[in-house]
Amino acid sequence: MEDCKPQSSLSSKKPKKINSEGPYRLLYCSSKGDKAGVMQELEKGVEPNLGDYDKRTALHLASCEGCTEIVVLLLQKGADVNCKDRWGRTPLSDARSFGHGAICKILEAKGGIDPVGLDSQLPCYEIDHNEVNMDEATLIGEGSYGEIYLVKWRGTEIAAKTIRSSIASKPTVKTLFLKELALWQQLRHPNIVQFLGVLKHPDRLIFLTEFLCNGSLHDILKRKGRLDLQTVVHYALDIARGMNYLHRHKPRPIIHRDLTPRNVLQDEAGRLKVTDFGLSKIAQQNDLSGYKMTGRTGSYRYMAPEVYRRESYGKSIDIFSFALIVHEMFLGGPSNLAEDPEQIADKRAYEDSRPPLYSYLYPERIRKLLKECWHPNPDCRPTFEEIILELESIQDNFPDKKRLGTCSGRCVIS
Ligand SMILES: Nc1ncnc2c1ncn2[C@@H]1O[C@H](COP(=O)(O)OP(=O)(O)OP(=O)(O)O)[C@@H](O)[C@H]1O
Repeated sequence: MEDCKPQSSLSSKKPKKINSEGPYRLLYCSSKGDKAGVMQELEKGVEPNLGDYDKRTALHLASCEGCTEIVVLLLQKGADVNCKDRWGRTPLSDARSFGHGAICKILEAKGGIDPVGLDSQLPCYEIDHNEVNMDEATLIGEGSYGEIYLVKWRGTEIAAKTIRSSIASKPTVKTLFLKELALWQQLRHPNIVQFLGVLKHPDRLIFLTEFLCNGSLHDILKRKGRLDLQTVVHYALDIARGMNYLHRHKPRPIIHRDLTPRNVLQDEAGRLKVTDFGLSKIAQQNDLSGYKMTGRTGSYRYMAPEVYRRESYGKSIDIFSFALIVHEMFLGGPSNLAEDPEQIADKRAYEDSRPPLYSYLYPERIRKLLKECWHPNPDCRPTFEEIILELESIQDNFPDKKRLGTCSGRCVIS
């Protein structure tokens, strides 16, 4: 799912220091994008598949560093497109991890595979369509990809998400969807909506997840309005824990890309769970090739500035969206409902505009946390791990249960 800027968890795969002398100069020049140097070494007779201590070849390094010309040159000179390093990674694994789309295409065209990444995923678990009677399904919601129905499967109420035929009929889009779903099916966490499988249906794409009877956080805020501090912190911790699980996914972090109150659902025990991660990327990719998704404007409200400006981005775009969701929980809904969401995103991206943090509503530590989370510089935003620690510390300062009943959103926290 990761297709953006390099993530630190992978930087260990890059040799820290490459010997710039002797045959290893080929590796050094490849990692630096030094085409003349690479040519010289190959002309000297250095073997194009020479590997370092970790079996990292020149092609691994050029793919990892985004040196397209070097990749082309090395392939021309006989570099093995599927050479594996000590971790079983191929050049395509590296190009994908570091978000070099053009290089991925070149490697794929030469038969490159990614044994540790997308290519390694098991196909989606398929559920026979006779097991779910779609004729008796109850419509519970509609999103940009299709409708959501409440259905029964093996005696249990579950949710069936139908993907519009305008999307599912495009083979490439369908393949992308199935890849995302195959990744989702590997995930297990109390704060992540459980994926159950894909309905084996001759001409429709329908997938099944657990059913969360309290609906989305968007619905909850509409029903309840402002939430008190304890509830906000409790909900924020649920979301942060689910998101931290996604961001710490191995071998690559999973970026949600569309974290909004509509994509956070609540079960009957009151626990919040995150859903629909990664699927928005499919919408974005198809927008680029002329395919227009409908109804996506709501997400502008939670969009990180760097995404709006179409810059490279990383996990911290989800931290930005998280801050806006937490902000909304104190307010009972978005602060600027009357304003066009795209204009809001524009002002956030180009004028550093942020929603107001009234001192009578937002305790000081929450104000500080939100400011950090929606910091204009993505590198200055905290991680979900740090956010969880801060929220737990805020929670530790709550009055005991006896006093909790009388405590309003203006609970004092240091
Ligand atoms: N697993 C589920 N259990 C219960 N209700 C659900 C479930 N999934 C979705 N819903 C309900 O259906 C609504 C529509 O969901 P859906 O995920 O299709 O669209 P969305 O999140 O509103 O928009 P988008 O598709 O753009 O992300 C949700 O807001 C929620 O109320």
